[in-house]
This record gives sequence, structure tokens and C-alpha cells, in this order.
Amino acid sequence: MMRYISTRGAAPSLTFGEAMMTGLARDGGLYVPETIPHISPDQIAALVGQSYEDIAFAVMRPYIGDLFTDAEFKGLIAKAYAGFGHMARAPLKQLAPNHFLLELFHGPTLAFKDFAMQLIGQMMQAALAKSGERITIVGATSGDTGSAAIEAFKGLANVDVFILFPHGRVSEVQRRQMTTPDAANIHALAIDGTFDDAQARLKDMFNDFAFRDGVRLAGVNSINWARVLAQVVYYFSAAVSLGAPHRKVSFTVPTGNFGDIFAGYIARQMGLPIEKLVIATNQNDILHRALSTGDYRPDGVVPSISPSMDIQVSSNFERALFDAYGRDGKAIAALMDDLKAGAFHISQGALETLRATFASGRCSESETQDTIRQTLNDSAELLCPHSAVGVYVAQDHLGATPMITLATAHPAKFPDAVEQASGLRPALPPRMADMMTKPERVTRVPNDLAALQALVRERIAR
Ligand SMILES: Cc1ncc(COP(=O)(O)O)c(C=O)c1O
Ligand SMILES: N[C@@H](CCOP(=O)(O)O)C(=O)O
Repeated sequence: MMRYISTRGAAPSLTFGEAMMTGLARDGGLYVPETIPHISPDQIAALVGQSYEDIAFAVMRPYIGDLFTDAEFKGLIAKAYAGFGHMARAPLKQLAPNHFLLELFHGPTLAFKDFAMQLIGQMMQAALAKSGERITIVGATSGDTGSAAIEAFKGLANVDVFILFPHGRVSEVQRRQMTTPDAANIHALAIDGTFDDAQARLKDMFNDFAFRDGVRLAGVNSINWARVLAQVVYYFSAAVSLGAPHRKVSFTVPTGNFGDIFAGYIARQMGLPIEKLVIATNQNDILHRALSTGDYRPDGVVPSISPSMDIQVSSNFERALFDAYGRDGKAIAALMDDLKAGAFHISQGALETLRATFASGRCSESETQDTIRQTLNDSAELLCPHSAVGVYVAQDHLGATPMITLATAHPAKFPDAVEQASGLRPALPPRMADMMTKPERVTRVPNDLAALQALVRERIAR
């Protein structure tokens, strides 16, 4: 049965169910599968014409061990995607002769996060129903993970959800998605700091074992392997609809915390014929700089019009480094120690390994705006700023292989930026219209571990 090991090599290996409920490994690392299951070309060919749900079952089944029976798992997948506003779940649109857009924003909160979060919500509820446990979820968000988590877990009796978002650095729609739900188990916390601060405090909470065990802490960020796994599926659904396994495809992925593109890497490792995975960054371009120079050096987050990607400490890059360093946990632990002191340098061998799979590019603020305008003119497609970063960077990597750019959020989540670029103000779906006038519930919190822990303890004791 599949086991999960830590990228830092010093935590116990776990089953899928344990890894899903555990979050961060106890050595500070991230869980990854001990081996990556292979899907043969014949098995990929058999996915052609299947529903998104059937592809999801085929792709994820080898990873989940005996946590659920096949019938249970199929049922959870069906429930997870039933609320999506598009029959195809992740439809493909053609932008240019060899350039396609994978629309990942038809879920309940209008961003790609729903693909994983809706499924994790179902899986965690089913696992908790079996174990009878109660958990505390703490999440860090630059805007989209938080709303997706709140949507997936609101109102549940055995789960408290605390979401840390950077005060003043998310769009109004994103903020209201997190602050207007009135379920008592939801706690929106606006932290004085950046997303990187929020994610660092979250990892601090996991690394404080007394706190972690005391509140039964669980994570729904891409720290959690189950998040990454659910995102592998749409790489398969998109590639088979463009001719895989007989034709290769490439993907460009707007990137911040490296979770989404790492899911593409897993699809490639499983055998999906992916030529290149292109990392598209906004002006917070640490991943583009790291791949270009080998130097991974956070230099402070600069707010942008694609705020969900305003990240400089990209959590899942650790998972890619783990493979690039031949799965040497000690080497990764040493790099992460260097990072605490300011920066790390990627060895030449590891850099070459990464460059064999990944390419990268950067998109400035004005290039993002121009791309929104230009894509509307050329293809009648209104992009969100994150998707525009992807489309801009993809244009430098177009060739004979079909390119699929991930459209990660609906433009209506960022109406001001989109209107400024295009002159069009995208409307929220009618089901969300009242959100902009509902009262907000939010607590302003300092960037301070002890204060955050005290708040969590006090709220769950109520
Ligand atoms: C809309 C949007 N696009 C892109 C990203 C970047 O994805 P990742 O952090 O998985 O690299 C995010 C945040 O995760 C996002 O919310
Ligand atoms: N962009 C994300 C940042 C958190 O990423 P995650 O994939 O680790 O949850 C967000 O919208 O919150």
C-alpha cells in the first residue's frame, strides 16, 4: 500500500489517510508518495471521452490506499464536483492556433482551489465520521485557498476553521468571500503581514507539537498532499482532450506557492506526456530567478494586481527540490536551514534536473494589464490578472507542441484590476451578488505566534 515520506527524511512514513489529517511532517518537511504510480499509455488512452469524475477516480485511486472503498471514493468525487457550474468541470478553450486555456474557475468560489478543496472537504468529513474525532484547521491564504476552505468546511460540527489572510493585500471580493459567511465554526483572521508571514506562522504552529496535538491541528494548504493530488487530475483531463497519450502537450502555470505546477510535475512523473511545465510569475519572481540563476533568495513581497501570487517563500518548491536532489532528505533539511538564514543555492546537478522539466518567465504589472486587454480583443476572453500572467509567459514558449495555460481564477474576483485593464467590469454570478453588502466578521491579528495560538485556543474552548 502507498506510503508517504517527508522531504526532510526524519519523520515517520504515513498512510494516505494519516498524511491527509497530519499536514506538515513532524520534521518540518512535506509529505510526498514514496513512489509515483505509473499510468501506461493504454491506460491514458482509456481516459479519452470519460467524465471528469471518472478521470479523477482513475488518476487518484492508486494513491489513497484503503482509506475508502472504490464505491465510497467514487461517491465522494461525485459530491465534490456536483456543485461546479460547468458540465466539463475544467473546460478547454482555444486562444490561438496552438494555445489553449484551461478554465479552472467554475467551482463554488471561482478559483482552481475548489477542485482540491471540495474533494478534501468530502474526504476529511468521511474520515472524521469514521474516527469520531474533532479537528482544528488553520490555513494561510493570499486570497483563494481561504475562501475555498471556508466554502468546503462551513457549518461542520466537528471542524473549526481559522483562515489567516494578509490584511489589505487581497481583493475586496476575496476578502468578503472569507468574512461574510456567518457559520460559527469559521474564523477569518486578517494578519498584519504578508502571505509569507501567514504561512510561516502556520508552519510554526505545526512545529509546536504541544499546540499541534492539543488542538488537533490539520492543514488544508498545499502542505497537505491530498490538495496536490486532487490538482493532478485536470492535467490528465486537459492532455487527453488534446491527443494524449499520442501527442505531447506543455502547460504554463501561474505560480506562487508552487502547488499547482507541482501537481503537473506529478502528472508528468506518472507518465502523462508533458513536454514542458512553464512557471509563470508576477513581479514576485523568486521562482523565475531561482531557475535562471540557481539562487533562491526571498527579497520581500511587493503587492501586485495578481495578489494571490504575491509569495516569495514558495512552500512546494521543497517537494520539487527533494526529487531534484535524488530524494536526499538531509540535503533538503540543510537547504531549508540556509533559507532560514536568508537564502540557499541550488546545486548545478539539481538545477539541470529542474530545467529538464521546468521553464520559467516573469510578467510585470503593465504586461499583465496589456495581456488582459489584448486577449479580450483577440480572443474575446476576459482573463483574471493571474491567468493573464500565465498567458503572457506562455507566449514566449509556444511552438509545435500544444500549450495549455491554466486560467486559475474568474475575473470577477478582481473586478477593479480587470476593469482598469480592459474597461469591462466582470460581474459576480447572481448567487454571490448579496456578498458585497453583507456584514463582515473578521479579527485583526498581529504577526505573532503566541497571540495567534492563544486566539485559536480561546475560540475553540467556547
Ligand atoms: C488565482 C491564483 N492563481 C495562481 C495561484 C498560484 O498557485 P500556486 O500557489 O499553487 O502556485 C494562486 C494561489 O495559489 C491563485 O489563487
Ligand atoms: N495563492 C494561495 C496561497 C496558498 O497556497 P496553497 O496552495 O498552499 O494553499 C491562496 O490563494 O491562498
